[in-house]
This record gives sequence, C-alpha cells and structure tokens, in this order.
Amino acid sequence: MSRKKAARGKGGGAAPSAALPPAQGTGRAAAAAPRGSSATAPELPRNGGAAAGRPSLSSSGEFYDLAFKVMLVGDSGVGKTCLLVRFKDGAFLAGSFISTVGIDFRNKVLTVDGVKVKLQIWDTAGQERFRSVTHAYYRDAHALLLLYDVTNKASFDNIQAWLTEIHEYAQQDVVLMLLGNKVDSAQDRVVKREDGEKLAKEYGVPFMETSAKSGLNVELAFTAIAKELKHRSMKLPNEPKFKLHDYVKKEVRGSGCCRS
Ligand SMILES: Nc1nc2c(ncn2[C@@H]2O[C@H](COP(=O)(O)OP(=O)(O)OP(=O)(O)O)[C@@H](O)[C@H]2O)c(=O)[nH]1
Ligand SMILES: [Mg+2]
Repeated sequence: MSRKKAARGKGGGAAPSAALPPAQGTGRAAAAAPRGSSATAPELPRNGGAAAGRPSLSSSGEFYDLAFKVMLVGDSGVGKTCLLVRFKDGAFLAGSFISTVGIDFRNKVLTVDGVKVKLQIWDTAGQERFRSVTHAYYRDAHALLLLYDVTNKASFDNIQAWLTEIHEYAQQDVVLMLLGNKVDSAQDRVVKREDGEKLAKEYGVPFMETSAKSGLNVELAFTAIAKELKHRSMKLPNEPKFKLHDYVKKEVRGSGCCRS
C-alpha cells in the first residue's frame, strides 16, 4: 500500500450531522451526495490494500496496514451514532436525540493479530428522507452493521426491509452483522434476544446484543468485523481459518454481565 494520507471528508453540502462531536478524521460528506458518487473519503480496494505490504498513514497520523469501509445502517433512533461514538471515543452521547443528517464518517485504527487495520466507519442517517444518499455508499462497503433497537418493535420488524435493500445495493461479499442495541434498557425491552437470534440464523449472519450506553459488546462488534476482513484479505499460509460466527459466539457477553 503506497504511503498516503487518507483524504479528509470535505465540508460543504447540507448542514453536517450535529450528532457527532467534531473530531480528527471526521468526514463530513455532503449530505446530498450526487447519486452514485463515491464517498468523499478515499476509495478503498476490496482487499483492504493487502497487496502493497507497506503501512500507510491515516489522517490522524496513525500507521495502518489495511483499510476497510464499514457502514452503520438501521432505522432512525436505533443508536448508530451512539455506537460509533462509544467505539471511537469510549463515551456515550447522552442528552437529547440529534438525528444524523445525510452521512458522516469516523476513522479508527485497531490492531488485529499484530496487523493494523483502519476502519473507516460511515454513520448513515436512518431517516427515510436520506435513504437515497445511503444507497450511494453501499457499493464499496466492505462490512455493514445492521442495527435495531430492542426497545422498539418497529425497528426490528424493519430489519427484513433493510436486508432487502442491502441485497440490492451492497456487494455480494459484504460482511454483515445484526446488532440488537440498547440492551441496557431491560425494563423497556420489547424484542426478545431469541427473536434476534432466530432472524440472524434465518439469514446466516452473526448476531449480538449491544449497548452504546454501557459499552456492552461494542468493541467486540467492530473487532469481529476487522478480524473477518483481515483474514479474508491476508490469507497467511499457516494461519488457522477464522470463523466469524464461532468467534462471536465465543466472545459475546450477555446483557446480564459486566461491560464489554
Ligand atoms: N439506553 C440507551 N439509549 C441509547 C443507546 N444508544 C442510543 N441511545 C439513545 O437513543 C437515541 C438515538 O441514538 P442515535 O445514536 O442518535 O440514533 P441513530 O441511529 O444514529 O439515529 P439517526 O441518526 O436518526 O439514524 C439517543 O437519545 C441516544 O441517547 C443505548 O445503547 N442505550
Ligand atoms: Mg445518527
């Protein structure tokens, strides 16, 4: 991978989403990106750039060996922005709900089995009116985290429609994971864990329940994705096969226990 600085997202376009605090490497892609345009972040090769074998420099000045694009999708209000802020900054965006406008991205470099993997994480707006913007970004996503809110039945019922949309717009080989968020709100839960597990099994996707508020399983969700993508792109000869489903089953924490 040639030594390059990941381009910053350009400003401009509609008002940037108010939900993400200004931060290093925040890409503020124009909310109404022209149909079919690629993101304002650099295009990332399908294999994450494994071929070059030399580290690159991310916009936050961190070296990385591989880079992948991950998208957060799901109904408005399920917790996509909060999950990203929890993962990136280790904080919970409490207070009033500020809906994402258009799309935003944050970068985070994590180390997976000694390899530095940069995740360029796209936080999409769940509101229907931004759906056409989101469609333009599916094309080069390497992985998708599909969220519903365990306290909101409609967000779970809409998962089928999200899966149809993903099937239509995303690549065949996209890595997909289903997340039931807000599991800390036990008293308000209306979607049982078994319902999520059953749906995930039906579609053959890994599943876990998370909480952006407590942090439960948030690190695990992104680490599992990074491991899967790294193993796909760097098939080292004597490396044991990585099985995403098995890894998630082994590592996932129940909502009854401590933080992730
Ligand atoms: N209890 C609890 N509340 C959460 C959690 N995650 C998000 N919330 C709250 O749910 C509301 C919506 O969260 P967001 O992250 O903004 O939702 P979103 O999916 O980004 O919504 P859009 O940007 O409109 O698509 C906010 O008031 C958050 O505080 C969680 O894990 N637990
Ligand atoms: Mg949001």
